[in-house]
Amino acid sequence: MRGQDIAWGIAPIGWRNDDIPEIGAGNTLQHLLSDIVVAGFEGTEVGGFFPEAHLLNKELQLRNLRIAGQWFSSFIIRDGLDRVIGQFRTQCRYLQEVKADVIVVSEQTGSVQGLDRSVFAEKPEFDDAEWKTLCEGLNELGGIAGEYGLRLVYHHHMGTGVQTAEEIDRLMEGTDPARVQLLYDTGHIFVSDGDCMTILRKHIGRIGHVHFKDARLNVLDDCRRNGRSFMQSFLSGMFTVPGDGCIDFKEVFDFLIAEGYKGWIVVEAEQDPDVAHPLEYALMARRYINERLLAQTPIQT
Ligand SMILES: O=C1C[C@@H](O)[C@H](O)[C@@H](O)C1=O
Ligand SMILES: [Co+2]
Repeated sequence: MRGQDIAWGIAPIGWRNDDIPEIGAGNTLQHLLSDIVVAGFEGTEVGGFFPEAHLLNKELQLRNLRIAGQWFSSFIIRDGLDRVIGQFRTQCRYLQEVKADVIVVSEQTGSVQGLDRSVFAEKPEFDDAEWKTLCEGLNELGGIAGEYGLRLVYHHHMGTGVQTAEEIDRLMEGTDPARVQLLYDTGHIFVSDGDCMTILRKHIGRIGHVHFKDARLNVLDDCRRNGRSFMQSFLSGMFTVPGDGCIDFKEVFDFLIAEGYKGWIVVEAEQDPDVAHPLEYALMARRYINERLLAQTPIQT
């Protein structure tokens, strides 16, 4: 069957958002996990509101769900690796207990991701020494992740020092493929560079995890024109689930399958849950995956 080596997940970010804890605060863990089952996904990623490992495992087992991984904000350049390692090990231990596959790392030194500043114009740029510190630090963290049976996947992200295709190239060149893989996020690279395929083609051998995030072009253009922050942008509806925006996921998915990608593809669409009903959008995403991406024969419209 086409796509048999893919595990489909959906991230909690449509229900609750770690960047703005007050939105969707009424959505409990049990509610989220049950919605994920209803929508037909196999797993999710850990959100900031998730409980201790044994409590989470109980809820997962009851629903036959799995954990793909969890985000880790690193400050290797700002704080130095020694200060990062302690928190990193704590998170790896937790992820090992919940039987995750990856730890998702994003360097947040100088990031405007959570600030009220234009995400389109005010991203940080690392100098040569900072790149060296970052790449060496990530190699170390990748080795540590391996001790816990995890793979380190690096998340390129809007408003950070590793955002553009050029910056992703530099990160890939500077890190050890045995220790650092790439998390390919369609939404972030599309918003940054207006194209999803270049980094996919170039780094397919390094991709260890995938986020499927779609973008609404009219909203994106408006956010860019008005110099919106990252949070203002997603609250305005810049992102949505695959099939509801302008990204051609068929081309992306066909390439991943043709190149033998195996692993998680996690639908990740941050929107305001009071505006975009999380279960409705999860169902929409699953329908699109089944009918447009996994179907062998083209669907007539
Ligand atoms: O993977 C992600 C995790 C979020 O915290 C982040 O802000 C989001 O945009 C994303 O892609
Ligand atoms: Co992502």
